[in-house]
Amino acid sequence: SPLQKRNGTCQKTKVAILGAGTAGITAAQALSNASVTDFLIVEYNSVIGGRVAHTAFGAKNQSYTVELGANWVQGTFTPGGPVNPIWILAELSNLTNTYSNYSSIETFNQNGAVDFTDLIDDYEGDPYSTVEQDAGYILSDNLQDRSFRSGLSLAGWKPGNDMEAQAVEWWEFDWEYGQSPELSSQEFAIVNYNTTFYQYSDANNYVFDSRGFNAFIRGEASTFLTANDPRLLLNTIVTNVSYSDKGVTVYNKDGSCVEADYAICTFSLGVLQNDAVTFSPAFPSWKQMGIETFSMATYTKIFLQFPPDEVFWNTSYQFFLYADPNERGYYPVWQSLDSPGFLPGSGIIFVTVVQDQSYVVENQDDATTKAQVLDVLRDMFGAENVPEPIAFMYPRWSLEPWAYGSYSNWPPGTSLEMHENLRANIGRLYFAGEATSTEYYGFLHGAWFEGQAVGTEIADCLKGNCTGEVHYNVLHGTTPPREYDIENGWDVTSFQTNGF
Ligand SMILES: Cc1cc2nc3c(=O)[nH]c(=O)nc-3n(C[C@H](O)[C@H](O)[C@H](O)COP(=O)(O)OP(=O)(O)OC[C@H]3O[C@@H](n4cnc5c(N)ncnc54)[C@H](O)[C@@H]3O)c2cc1C
Repeated sequence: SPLQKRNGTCQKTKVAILGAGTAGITAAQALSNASVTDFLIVEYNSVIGGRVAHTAFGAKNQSYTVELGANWVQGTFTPGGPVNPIWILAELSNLTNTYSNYSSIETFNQNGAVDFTDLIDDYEGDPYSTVEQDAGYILSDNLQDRSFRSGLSLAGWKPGNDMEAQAVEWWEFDWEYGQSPELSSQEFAIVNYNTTFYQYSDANNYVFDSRGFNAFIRGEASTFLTANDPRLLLNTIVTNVSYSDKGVTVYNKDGSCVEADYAICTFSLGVLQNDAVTFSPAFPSWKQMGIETFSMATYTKIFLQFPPDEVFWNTSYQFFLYADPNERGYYPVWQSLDSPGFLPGSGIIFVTVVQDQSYVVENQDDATTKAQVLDVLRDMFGAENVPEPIAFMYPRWSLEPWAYGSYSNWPPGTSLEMHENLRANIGRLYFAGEATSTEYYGFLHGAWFEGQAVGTEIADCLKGNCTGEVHYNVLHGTTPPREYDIENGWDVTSFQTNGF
């Protein structure tokens, strides 16, 4: 076979790390810390960072660095409490950032500014705390999980066709999870929120550094990789991974290959779901089920720059929430970068869509999207006030062959055991990344913790202490509370009050 033919020329290493995003670089660091220096990192792109990616944006001589992917350190620290590892790295790299003030928000419908911020208070009051409490019972009493939508309805939050309430719900939920309450687990959405924001703090700090947010990953890498380190293979696209109990061989598009004792696959859930890389042998059914059960959300930021002297929004606000009369989630959340503490004078504002609207936007051309967002802005701020933008741009995450989406989410009714099947190793092939994080899925710190854990585990394996990770051939509908342990990726209790 062609695979065997190339076999003779493979580069040999102890550990092949597939992907140089947060999880891959952190796994390499964990190996280095354990004195394992014989590894190779294989990366599709020409730079490290993965889904922490930036670009220059703006008209000639008015260009700024904007983040296409991750933008916030979410949950920073509470004095005396645990510190988010991403916050530590952001501080080490001196990343420029500002606290996002979610109360700094002005609300709009198709007729312009109209104050419906009271609905935000309504959502955050009784309904949300009931959903939270019920999620706790689902977990501790081993009950069946359900959709976040059912949880909200049971708690009395029923926006129905009140489009302003729908917009508020989108701001509270979809904007974070990248998917609707219908598509999300009540139990694990609450776990995900609590372990981040109640453990560290409720702060979201927005990073807008001219070097790019991924300077923190480059900073981390520089502690164990030299400039042009031969162990980092950039611009190298993995096409096949052949694995067994004895080792792993990685085949690349350029015909090169890597033969390793162990491999750590950090490809996104989207990459795994889209069969962008083939695995030999095909995954056992427990693993394939784990991969297909979880979902990959898409989150698209659409950037506009206006002539700085013609900025028409009130720059004392950070956020503008738009309730479209017909379509929930239609260009709903706008963020001003031309605001104090961010990039005053930049003329930049951006709007976010997720999921179905992301698919539409990412499949249509820039001109169509630009016309749509300008229509919305003109409804919000008055047609006469909104000039033509001088720059316009957005990434297309659902179409990126090295990501196929933005970050993972848990659908209703799945279980910790099912997630463990997504997470667990098969023979000498291990998995790490945002999606394998049980509690911090979707977050940078989730990717960091998973990289750290698997790197450490493989270093132990190389020293002869190999236990492997559990998986479940037979799944039970729910997961008994006693299994919420480190073996199943459960590091901290989700019942916390630290950050508040
Ligand atoms: C739009 C957006 C907004 C986000 N906002 C936030 C936020 O504000 N805060 C937050 O904490 N998190 C946020 N996230 C999530 C965060 O970016 C991810 O959790 C994290 O970056 C994932 O890291 P990872 O190492 O698991 O995966 P990745 O960063 O995807 O790393 C995997 C690497 O594998 C490489 N790869 C893929 N396929 C191949 C192949 N065939 N061959 C070789 N290499 C390959 C990729 O190029 C990539 O570098 C956001 C993500 C997106 C996309």
